[in-house]
Amino acid sequence: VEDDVKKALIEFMDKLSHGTAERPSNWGWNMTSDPCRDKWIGVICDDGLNKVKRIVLEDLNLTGAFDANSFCTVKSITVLSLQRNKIIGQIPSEIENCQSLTHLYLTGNQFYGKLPESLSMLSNLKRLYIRDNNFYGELPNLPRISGLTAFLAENNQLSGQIPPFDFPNFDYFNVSNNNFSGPVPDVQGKFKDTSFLGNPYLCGKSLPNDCPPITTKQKPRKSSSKQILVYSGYVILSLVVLLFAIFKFLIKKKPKEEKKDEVKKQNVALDKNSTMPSTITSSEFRNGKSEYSLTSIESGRIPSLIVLMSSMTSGLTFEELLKAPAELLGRGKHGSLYKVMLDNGVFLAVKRIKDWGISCKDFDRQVRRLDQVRHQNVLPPIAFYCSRQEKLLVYEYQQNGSLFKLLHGSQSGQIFEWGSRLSVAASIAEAMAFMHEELHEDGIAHGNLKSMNILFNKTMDPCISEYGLMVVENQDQSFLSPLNSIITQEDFDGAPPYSTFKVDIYALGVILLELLTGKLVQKNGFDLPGWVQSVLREEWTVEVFDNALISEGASEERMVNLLQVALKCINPSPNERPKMGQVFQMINAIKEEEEKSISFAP
Ligand SMILES: Nc1ncnc2c1ncn2[C@@H]1O[C@H](COP(=O)(O)OP(=O)(O)OP(=O)(O)O)[C@@H](O)[C@H]1O
Repeated sequence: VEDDVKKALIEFMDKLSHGTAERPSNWGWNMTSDPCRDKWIGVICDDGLNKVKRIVLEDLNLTGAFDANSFCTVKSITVLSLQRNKIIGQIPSEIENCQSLTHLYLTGNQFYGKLPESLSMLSNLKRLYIRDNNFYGELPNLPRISGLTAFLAENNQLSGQIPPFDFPNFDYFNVSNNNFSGPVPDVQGKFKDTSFLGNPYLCGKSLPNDCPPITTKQKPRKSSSKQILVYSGYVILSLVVLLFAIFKFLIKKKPKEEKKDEVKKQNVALDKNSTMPSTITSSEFRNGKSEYSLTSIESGRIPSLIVLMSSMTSGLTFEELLKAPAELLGRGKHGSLYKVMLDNGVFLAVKRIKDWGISCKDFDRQVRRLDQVRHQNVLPPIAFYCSRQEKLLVYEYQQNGSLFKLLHGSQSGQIFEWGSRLSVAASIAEAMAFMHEELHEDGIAHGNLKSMNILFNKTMDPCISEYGLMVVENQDQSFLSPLNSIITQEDFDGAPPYSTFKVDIYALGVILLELLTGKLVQKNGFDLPGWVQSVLREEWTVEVFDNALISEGASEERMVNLLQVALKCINPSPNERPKMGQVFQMINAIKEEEEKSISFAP
């Protein structure tokens, strides 16, 4: 076997076994022996012992990364199996150069990230097994590979729609236990629903979720618990509407005199343009148009549902929103959040805001202002609704979870390395600095910044959600939970909403602490900023850092630098805290240092 092939293979093995206990000498894989004649472990050659044909390195406890750059220079290899090791990292995009590969088996490792688009350029690939890893995001255009006959991808976090593979050609296909959404493709009778189970947002005949549109009056069926959950959201929303209808009906029934007084009183208290949705009755149609549809914009009144970004929700009405299947995602201090699926397969996150004493006029003004100030790392509202009893904010549903989930979720073993943490911190700080700058005059801060409100979009970039939901104005300071134990009275000195900008800085400091320590902000009496400060007082700085960061070999100096930024942000005295722009500059400088150190690394 030629020297350059040996060299490439050894480089590939060096990266693969990086961090693994010392390689036994009987493995071979060195320049003084021959891969075929000396039978390197895992190497299978042609009969003439001149060409390496297959690499099968299974169950060897390999803990390094897959160096496709070196590996793919060996053009004779058709099979690569690295199953059941502990290989980490992404599939590099250089995999595209492995044009001879027919079988790629990566099952049972710790690969993560998106499958590179270049994987779909492997035109000779027949079998691709990526089960039991941490891959996420949408699939590349794999159906482009015409000879593909097997795809096993169970137990990852892959999302988006399942593309239309050439199922009749397939022997094996399984994508169960992922986050795929939308309809199950037509498998032409080839595969059972077991190939698709465990994808909560996937819909299809034999799955727990039926696909929309839902036909009118269906016979009552036995509901699965999943369906009960989905429809409970719908029932709750409908109940609110029904209650209001009854309320309205009762008001109409009051004697005229009393009604006049009532109207007078209400005119003082109410926003005169605001209306309340109800089941549509004839009195609620003016000039043949529903007051609750977008067409009412023409009438000059504030319509029920105002769509800001029509590309996603073209023609969406309030009734459609109510009718759509909804799943309750959470009930927070500010209200409830529902995941809603529209007929066109688009998923929305609808926030029903609780107890916000802002008038519809101000709410309208605030949301429209937020819509004008766009930053790529801030999730814009795409529609909103306001009545006296109800305020809704509609966002695009982000399927890749939150920073909170990534740091503390059940997907243990999911790698979130130092470089990525630093980049997330810099992106959030940059976006917050931009928003603070643009919205300072309007007095609109975030008001509820926390790792649960940092969502990952399709490209896994962090996006800040719920910017501007400053329910602080109702003076309910408990909204700061889980920060309330450490926010001082001084935070509320000076007129809100300006103090909220300082609260945002504090909140960003807490997020930095979460990134550095990997610990929850509060749990069973534990409070993160207090704990960090007590450890620092004992001068055990390194003790605060997440073990995963230490074992990864993250730079202690840069972790300490970021910790210092965090401490400045959580200064008990709000006026001593840096401005968001300064916080961004400091974090960015650390990030640049990190990048420089990587590019100069040997
Ligand atoms: N647009 C979205 N897409 C996907 N998930 C979301 C979206 N917005 C929020 N979530 C997630 O839904 C869950 C519930 O969110 P919710 O806003 O109700 O919680 P919360 O922030 O604790 O509430 P509150 O802001 O009222 O205190 C959280 O895990 C959050 O990460």
